[in-house]
Amino acid sequence: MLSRHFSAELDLRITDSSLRDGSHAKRHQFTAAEVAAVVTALDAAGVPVIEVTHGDGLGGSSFTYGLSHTPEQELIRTAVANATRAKIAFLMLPGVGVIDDIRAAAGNGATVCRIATHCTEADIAVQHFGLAREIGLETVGFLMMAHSQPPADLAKQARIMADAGCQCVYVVDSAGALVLDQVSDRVAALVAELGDDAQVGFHGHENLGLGVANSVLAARAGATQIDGSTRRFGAGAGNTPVEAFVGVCDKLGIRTGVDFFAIVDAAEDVVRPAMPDECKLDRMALIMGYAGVYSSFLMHAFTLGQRYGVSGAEILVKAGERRLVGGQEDQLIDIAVQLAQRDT
Ligand SMILES: CC[C@H](O)CC(=O)C(=O)O
Ligand SMILES: [Mn+2]
Repeated sequence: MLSRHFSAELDLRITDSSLRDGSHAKRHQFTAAEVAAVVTALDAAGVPVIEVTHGDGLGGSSFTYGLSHTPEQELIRTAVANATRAKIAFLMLPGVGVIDDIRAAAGNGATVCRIATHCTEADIAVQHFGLAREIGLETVGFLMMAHSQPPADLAKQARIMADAGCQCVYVVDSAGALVLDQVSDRVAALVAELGDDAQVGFHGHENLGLGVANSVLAARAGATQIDGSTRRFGAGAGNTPVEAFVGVCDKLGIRTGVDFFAIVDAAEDVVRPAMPDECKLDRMALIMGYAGVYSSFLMHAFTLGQRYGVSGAEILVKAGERRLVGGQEDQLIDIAVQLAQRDT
């Protein structure tokens, strides 16, 4: 079992998600050469865990979520081949990917298995944690859209994951909607519930500009694993920028093991060239944070807005009103059609 605290040398462990959450912003078009370059730079900077998968996890390459340029198992193999000390992680959403995808990722050398569910549905991940532990993988659980449930309810879901073999349960602010104390309250509730049974993590998005501040508060509330993406390369306005978070942690005396100057160079010289654009805190991203909308809906809403001649921002507002969760991407089409009909 992982102890609740990380190690004598580190106060917390950073996982870089730019090669998975950033896949949304890149419409899943990563090449093996880009993955090799990014992994090499992050690994050299001391990032301890690097996540590589289609944005929607294993099996995500599809018409619904967006077809990948390169098969994700090939990207995982490439990442493993280029990491000298970083662990390679993968994400999977039960139902999007299947159990055999986990076996394949493990066979390709990934060692951290992250299973994501909507934050009221932890029970659908039970067999996945069981298998992952059985085949020797480290396990992480993602409770997505964590802003939508109160701390006590999230803690009960975290207990389901931990009892199934999950070694670290994340509060996942998929919409970038959580504000300061709302992060601390949720992380503290999970820490109190899980005790020494599992660690607690936090995954932030920048849609209200709070990724770094929220992550510091998560750490202060007892989270020992924190996600970020170098250069904020993630869905919506992106994730907590790893380089800024590392700098802030240095100043606060929180030990991450990542070299600030090396990660700043990696952000500018290696990650930015792999990005189609900066991840911006613009109208659509802000609406997602404000209205509590899943960050990975951004590109879908943008494309549908153009296709149906309606406002992508309005699609997102309606998605917030419907309280849509991940996996309900097809309802964005329904919203776009309704808006187009209203406007004719
Ligand atoms: C589609 C999975 C999703 O992007 C996971 C995640 O990073 C989040 O919920 O923020
Ligand atoms: Mn995310």
